[in-house]
Order: sequence, then C-alpha cells, then structure tokens
Amino acid sequence: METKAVKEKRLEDGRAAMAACYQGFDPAAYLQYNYTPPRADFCRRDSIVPWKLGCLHRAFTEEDITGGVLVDVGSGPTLYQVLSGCEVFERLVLTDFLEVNRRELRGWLQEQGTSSLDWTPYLQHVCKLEGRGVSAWSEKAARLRAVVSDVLPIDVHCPQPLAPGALPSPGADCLVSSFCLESVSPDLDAFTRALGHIGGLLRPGGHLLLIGALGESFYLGGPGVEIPVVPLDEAQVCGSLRESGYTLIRMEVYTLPPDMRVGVDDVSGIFFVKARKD
Ligand SMILES: Nc1ncnc2c1ncn2[C@@H]1O[C@@H](CSCCNC[C@@H]2Cc3ccc([N+](=O)[O-])cc3CN2)[C@@H](O)[C@H]1O
Repeated sequence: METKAVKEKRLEDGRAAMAACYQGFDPAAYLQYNYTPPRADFCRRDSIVPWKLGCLHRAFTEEDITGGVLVDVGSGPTLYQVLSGCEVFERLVLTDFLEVNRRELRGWLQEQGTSSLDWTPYLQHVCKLEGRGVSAWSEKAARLRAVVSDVLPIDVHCPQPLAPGALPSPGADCLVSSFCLESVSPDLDAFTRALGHIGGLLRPGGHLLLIGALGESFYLGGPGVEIPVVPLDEAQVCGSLRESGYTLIRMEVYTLPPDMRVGVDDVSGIFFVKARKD
C-alpha cells in the first residue's frame, strides 16, 4: 500500500517530467500537424476539425450555456475552440502553461494580428454554422478580439490552476478545454485530479465543454518532440468526470478514419463532453 507521502512524491515527479517534455513544444509545427488538411479540411464532412466545430457550435447555442465568463483551459496556440463561445460570453479568458503559446495567442489578438496559422477558414466555417454569410468572418474576429480579457498562465496540476483573483469570486460560468488534460497527465489519477482542480474555477451549476483524445499514448509537440499522453477510453472519462464532481450531460465520439491518422500521434478517437458542475 502506497503511503500518502510516496503518492505525493510520485505525482510531483510525474508533473516535473511532463513539464520537462513541454520545453520543446513548437506551436507552429503543432498547428501544422493538426490544424491543416486532412484534419482540418472544410470540404470533407468526415474531417476532424469540422466535427469539433459542429460540437462546439451546438453546445454553445444551447440555452443552458449562459453567463458572463468563459475560461478556455490549456488553449495551446489554437483559437478554434472559442469561435462559438465568443458570441455567448462577454468575457473570455485564454490560458496556457507555456509562454510560447500565450505569445502566439497574443500575436493574433492584437489589431490586425497574425498567427502561425491563418484562422480565416475557421472563422468563415463557424459563421456558416451560425447561418451568417462567410463574409461575417471579420466581424467574428473583431468580436473575439473584443471579448478576450486575458491570456494567463495556468497549471492544471495545481489545486488553484490560476493566480488568485484571476476570476470573479463565484467562478467562471463555463469552461472549455480541448486536448489538454490527457496530454499533460502522467496517469489516470493525475487526469482525474486535474479535472477536479479546473472544477474549482467553475461556479456550481456551471458547464464544462471538454474535448479530448481517446486511445492516445503520445503525440508530436514539434519535430522529434514526443510527448506522452495518458490513453483514455470513454468509460474512464465518464468515471473521472463523476469522481471529480461533474454530472455528464452528453458525450459524442468521433472515430478517426485511416487517412486522418497522419503519424503525429496514435489517437484513435475523439470525445466531446458537455457536463455540469454539481
Ligand atoms: N500543467 C499544465 N497545465 C495546463 N496546460 C498545460 C500543462 N502542461 C502543458 N500544458 C499545455 O497543454 C498543451 C495543450 S496542446 C495538447 C495537445 N494534445 C494532443 C494532440 C492534440 C490533437 C489535436 C487534433 C487531433 N486531431 O485528431 O485532429 C488530435 C490531437 C491529439 N494530439 C500545451 O498547450 C501545453 O502548453
């Protein structure tokens, strides 16, 4: 039987090892691997990014998803995960562990800002989902730039993942997190704990929209930068949500077709979860 001290030491060693893996993370390469065709092909109904954007659009347009503050946990260098939410919330907080990713996000958020990836096709696709003309993409870009109030450091392994005072006292009304927790947790125990930690950012009754990888054991965070991932199945995700104080509202699953397996990871499926904090 593992003593408390031994367990804490194991968890700390795992966190430190994971943090060391991320020192080689390359935002531009990561965006190229995962956010260009075939994984981001807006002309293919079975492409991954359109599936993710559809899940997010449906969830963010449901009437129970309301409030003032949306926090994106572990934004990475990507913006797609908040393109629907930015229309619903008046304040949006982006977060990431690495300064290189926060810099990438700030670069786009500046007026006429640019990023390592052209987000225009993403903005246009979400405008289409919203029934607006694709020409409304520049309005959406302006809306997103207007509602993002902060790009903050975060560590989901800390019981308080954000600096004190970063959020209003009741907590955020909604969290969104995409491909983060399983990619930064050495094991299922750490994944479950991280879910509990981010739950502390959320007011009771608030919602969590969680996108993650199924069956993934590694991914490339840059050329030659192999980062370990805790492989999850649907039952483990549901168990971790329950154990960390959420009520599952729904889970949707996407299974990767062979040509979406492009060698940058060994992910077999993707889950989209809508859950509510008890
Ligand atoms: N302690 C920490 N707390 C919070 N965030 C942290 C911490 N450590 C690192 N981070 C932060 O978390 C990271 C988030 S990016 C994680 C990438 N996840 C795996 C990757 C994603 C992906 C994308 C698309 C598709 N697809 O099929 O289309 C598949 C896959 C599966 N592979 C990174 O931003 C890091 O900076």
